Amino acid sequence: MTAPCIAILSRRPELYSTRRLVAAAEHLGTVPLVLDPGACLLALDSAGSVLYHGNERVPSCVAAIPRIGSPITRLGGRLLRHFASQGSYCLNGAAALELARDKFAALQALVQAGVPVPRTVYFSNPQQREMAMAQVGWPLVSKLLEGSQGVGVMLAESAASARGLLDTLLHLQQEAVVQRYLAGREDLRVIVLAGQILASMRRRAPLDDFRSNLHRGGEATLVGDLPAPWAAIALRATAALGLDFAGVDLMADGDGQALVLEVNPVPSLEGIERVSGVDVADAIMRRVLAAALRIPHPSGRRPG
Ligand SMILES: Nc1ncnc2c1ncn2[C@@H]1O[C@H](COP(=O)(O)OP(=O)(O)OP(=O)(O)O)[C@@H](O)[C@H]1O
Repeated sequence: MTAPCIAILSRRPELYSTRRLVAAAEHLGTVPLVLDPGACLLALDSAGSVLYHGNERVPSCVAAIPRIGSPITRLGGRLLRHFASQGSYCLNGAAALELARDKFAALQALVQAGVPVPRTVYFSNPQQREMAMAQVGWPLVSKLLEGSQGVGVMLAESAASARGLLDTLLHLQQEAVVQRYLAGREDLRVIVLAGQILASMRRRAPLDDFRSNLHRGGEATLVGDLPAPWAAIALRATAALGLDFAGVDLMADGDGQALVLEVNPVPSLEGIERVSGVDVADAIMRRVLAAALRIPHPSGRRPG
């Protein structure tokens, strides 16, 4: 019997998370195929679709794991739809990935599911700038809808700086949201896999920034005991977006209650594995294999 292939959609095989997933896949006796989405060609007709990577036809894969950045979310979605049409299990399907990547649409889905989030305002008309600012108060955080790793997340401490910031964004026709600022300078990143909490860490912003992302110099420490209400909210948020795997970012409001800032559909494995000691890559691969082998394949056979 040939070993099953697992597609890992990643632009950069040298990245920590990609390397760890490749090693975990090999360890479990599967064949990882790292596919650069930028080198993929999809051909379809009424009979179905075929995927090429460079000049090579991609063989059937039992599963696909997206490790794609925000700027290529749509491309990643097309690839995931191809894999799903082939009967492959996708760790986060196309629709869930696209929803999670649109920050405001994701907040709308969270609110719909009863998940607490900070007060957030979306607007596009410059004449509503003062109204938007008044809705969230001071200081305020402004976010680009499709930023990541803290890029595009800005703090305005006065009305004057908020006006300048928002006028610039609207002038550049960048979609943005403003959000109530949560004091505390630290958040929790909770990793959820298949409806369970796998690991969590506390991230503290450096002294010269309010953002706690590790890429912005945030410092990560182990969370001893994740409070039960925080864990429940992380699980509910992940389910609300239809994700199987996610990094949920939570911050406390003034009363210490958890609010969901964001649900990241492609969280980095690097900080969380180092801080928690949990082998996240191995857990992902085991989950992927278990789920993939349960999907009945259209031909009656597992692809191999
Ligand atoms: N409303 C807020 N109040 C206070 N700090 C905030 C707020 N929103 C975001 N931050 C800080 O900025 C960081 C980045 O914000 P956010 O997670 O929304 O952006 P991102 O660029 O999508 O990050 P990621 O790469 O984690 O997805 C947060 O981890 C948090 O430290």
